[in-house]
Amino acid sequence: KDWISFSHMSADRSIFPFESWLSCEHKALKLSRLELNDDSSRFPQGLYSVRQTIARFLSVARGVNCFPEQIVLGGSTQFLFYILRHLFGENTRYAMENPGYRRMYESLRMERVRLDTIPLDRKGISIDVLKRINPNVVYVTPSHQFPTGVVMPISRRIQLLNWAAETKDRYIIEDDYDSEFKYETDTIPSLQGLDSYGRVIYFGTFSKSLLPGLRLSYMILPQPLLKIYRKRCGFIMSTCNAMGQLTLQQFIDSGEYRKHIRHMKQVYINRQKKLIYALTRRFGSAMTMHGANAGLHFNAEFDTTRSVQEIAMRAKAARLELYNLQPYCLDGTDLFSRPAFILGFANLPIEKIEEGVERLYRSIF
Ligand SMILES: Cc1ncc(COP(=O)(O)O)c(CN[C@H](CF)CCC(=O)O)c1O
Repeated sequence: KDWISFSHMSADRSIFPFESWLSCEHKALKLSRLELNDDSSRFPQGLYSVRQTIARFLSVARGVNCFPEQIVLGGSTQFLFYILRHLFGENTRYAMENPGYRRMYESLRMERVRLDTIPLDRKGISIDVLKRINPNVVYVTPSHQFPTGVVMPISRRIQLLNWAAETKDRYIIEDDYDSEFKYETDTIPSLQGLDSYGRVIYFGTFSKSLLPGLRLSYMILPQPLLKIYRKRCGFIMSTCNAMGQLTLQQFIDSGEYRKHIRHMKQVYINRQKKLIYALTRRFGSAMTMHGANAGLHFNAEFDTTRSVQEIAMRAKAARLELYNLQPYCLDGTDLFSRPAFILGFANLPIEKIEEGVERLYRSIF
């Protein structure tokens, strides 16, 4: 029998519009030979015309307000973070959500900076603990907290912005990953769009809404940090290839991107509904779900005597790709009282939902 995947890490190839991507690539090759060939293709921040397109798109889709000059394109979110880190002083103190994005946590640890983790409550990062720890820079994922899926309400966003504005050298890194997919709540404006003190550094990526392999991520620097960036990092050449940038630009400017997002949302809302229905019918009250009102995954905790390790082993034996939440509990804390798993549906065809839920059930009970 073939594998069934609850992975949160992949996008669904079957609905990616390869044909229109290909025609955008042809157009880019035909129209942008100049950009591809001369020095501008290696500019540290990425091609200007591509940054204009992204800035325009973000202002409509996320209420982000920025000039193209503030955007820095990069080959991965982590790489951009390494750059950002060098804009701050040596003894800057960092903090991030826990459970949280382990790759960011490891990136920070590798830089040997002062790093604290901050627990979540049902509105997202805990403001009380944030005030007690009092870092300079805090990393949050407000659109769809990674990995718990909490959507940070507007009230908590305002509290966070007020905290940052209280004193100088305080910044918020807003990782707006997964923000394209909102289901119940309509799109809440980004922190960056609400920020009137220039304290939010906005991170975005095309890994979820397009293809992880495109390796095109970006950060938006507030003016004061942009000046420091140009002084300290202006010599670092761009790390994302111009061909990918120019194809993306065609894809967005032609309206194909907006069409693709709309189509993905319909497909995913439908899949998520069917998956939740099948899970609820099979597990009933033995399962508690969290974070299902946005994004391409949610979490579920199960009332079972089996250990996470045992369940993971059985799932593998049943050819079920399943990730549990322990790796995202940073600082070695185990924040889940019962076995908790990420249930991603970006790569779970409708016709495999029943069988997938059945394999999950047999792995857990
Ligand atoms: C919170 C968060 N912010 C950004 C990215 C995007 O990074 P990049 O492709 O380099 O732009 C991810 C990517 N998440 C991966 C797939 F979902 C890996 C998940 C895992 O590490 O478990 C992410 O979780």
